[in-house]
Amino acid sequence: MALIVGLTGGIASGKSTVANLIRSKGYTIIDADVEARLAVERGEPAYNEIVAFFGKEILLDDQQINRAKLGEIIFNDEEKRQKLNSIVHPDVRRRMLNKREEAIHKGEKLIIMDIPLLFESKLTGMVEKVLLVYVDEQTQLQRLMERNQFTEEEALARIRSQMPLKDKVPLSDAIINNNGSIEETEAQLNQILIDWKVM
Ligand SMILES: CC(C)(COP(=O)(O)OP(=O)(O)OC[C@H]1O[C@@H](n2cnc3c(N)ncnc32)[C@H](O)[C@@H]1O)[C@@H](O)C(=O)NCCC(=O)NCCS
Ligand SMILES: Nc1ncnc2c1ncn2[C@@H]1O[C@H](COP(=O)(O)OP(=O)(O)OP(=O)(O)O)[C@@H](O)[C@H]1O
Repeated sequence: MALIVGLTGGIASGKSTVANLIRSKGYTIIDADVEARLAVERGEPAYNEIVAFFGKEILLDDQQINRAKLGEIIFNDEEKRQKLNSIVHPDVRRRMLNKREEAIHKGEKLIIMDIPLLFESKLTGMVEKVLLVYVDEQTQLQRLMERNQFTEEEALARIRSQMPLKDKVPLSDAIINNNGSIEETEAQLNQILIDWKVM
């Protein structure tokens, strides 16, 4: 029997960092950001809906979606963000469920579903346990600004479009505090996997 874990957190809290640690131990990761990217490729139904709603201005010369431009729009306009969510999320949900089925059929022992908006999009029914990657607000802001070369304002717009990380703490089964070093994060991860009897 597979244990299906939802890995979540906030933007730049360290989900990918933890996912990479888990991957290096040989476990399967299903990544909602990857599926969301595939869902909006040229020729996909969501692509056409996005262009119809947001206009050709959000396309690059090669007709792919200009993600930086679309991000700039939706993280500064709640209504437009909800609209984009309503176009993309049903497809992402379907893709995630398909990937989960594939992994279950392969007989995997541990299946990690990396879903940034697990709570916001009410997807907790897809998983058995929730593992939260937590950082304090200041660390989140600093790491996001550094990683994406965002101004403070750009970073805050993205952070504020999500449920505050501290509100996700009481809803989670296990929490990794990622304010410290990667080594400290890996030690916490190992202990959780031991507690859950998958390592
Ligand atoms: C707006 C888009 C084009 C920006 O693309 P970009 O390459 O800059 O960012 P990327 O997709 O890697 O997302 C980075 C992070 O932003 C956060 N984020 C993305 N979309 C949203 C959203 N709709 N609401 C809140 N936070 C979001 C997540 O924490 C995510 O991990 C893209 O994020 C998108 O299509 N979003 C809608 C789909 C979605 O909700 N994806 C998130 C997981 S399903
Ligand atoms: N413990 C740590 N110490 C120092 N830097 C870290 C640590 N954990 C993560 N980082 C850095 O912080 C940034 C955010 O981490 P990461 O990309 O793993 O977050 P994420 O939650 O997957 O983000 P997103 O959902 O926005 O893609 C990255 O630049 C990463 O290298």
